[in-house]
Amino acid sequence: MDSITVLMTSPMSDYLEKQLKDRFNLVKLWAYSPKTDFFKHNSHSIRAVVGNTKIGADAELIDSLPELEIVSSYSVGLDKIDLRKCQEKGIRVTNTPDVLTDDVADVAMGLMLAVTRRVCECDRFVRRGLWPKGDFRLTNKFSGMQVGIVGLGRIGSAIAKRAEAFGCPISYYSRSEKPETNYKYFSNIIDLAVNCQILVVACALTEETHHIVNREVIDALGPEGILINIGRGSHVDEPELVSALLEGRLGGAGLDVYENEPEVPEQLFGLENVVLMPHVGSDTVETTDAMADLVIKNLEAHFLKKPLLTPVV
Ligand SMILES: O=CC(=O)O
Repeated sequence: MDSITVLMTSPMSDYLEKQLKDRFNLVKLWAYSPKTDFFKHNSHSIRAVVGNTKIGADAELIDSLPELEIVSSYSVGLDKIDLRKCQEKGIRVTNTPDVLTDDVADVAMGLMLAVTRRVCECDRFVRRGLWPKGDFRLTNKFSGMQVGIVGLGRIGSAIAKRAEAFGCPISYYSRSEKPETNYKYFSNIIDLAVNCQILVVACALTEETHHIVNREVIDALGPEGILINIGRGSHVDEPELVSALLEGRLGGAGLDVYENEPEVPEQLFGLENVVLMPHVGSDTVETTDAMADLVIKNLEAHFLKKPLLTPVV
């Protein structure tokens, strides 16, 4: 397949890059500056795009690649791909579901424990040599806390299963009730926020879920409530989140994602009730290799005219 040109939109994993290079004619978008040079030399040869959570395939990129057949995303989230345009143009789209579910759910649990038990603050306390001057203050018990999940898909369900093992009553909000679970369903996110202590955002980012956590939801969660976001930054109205935390209208937050990554609102840096991670939910050696393998298998299947493993479009 080395006559097939594949475009990688940004650096992802060395392993993926090597696997792509071994099989295809690999072109790296970030190697070209200015980008016009790239389009001048390559636009008519590219048949596949490998994008990720930073740069996917927007309308402009898709329109500039007349021979594009497939977008194989190195992510489960599809918010950086213009799916409608792909559909219109008959361009196939794949993503990397399932292989990253455990890691992302593990990070959600880590954030819940870190915020309630103040793990990062405790670590800073010890490193600063403060312990000999007095014990750390009391924290809050996580086991048994009411956990509300926004989006009970693969990742939301994996979080629910883990939190259940901590004795946490689980409730959820999603577009429709899931008859296969006994978790309490709320058809309205405000009601979910009123009825839980920790609200976890685990749904896909779409036009409908953009800023699904707004001021009303944050106020419903309240000054004792905790927000965990392992979805996308734009699920949350970030300035509202920041002001709620600064004003004490929200009890705490554990965030792996932000509205303008890699920018993180600096006002959060001084808050001890906030735990910040740099969008690393699926970033383990094991999982990133599995994601890369899935990207490759989807591309190979497409060019061998076999069924795609994880088709979206
Ligand atoms: O955020 C990670 C992903 O969408 O895979």
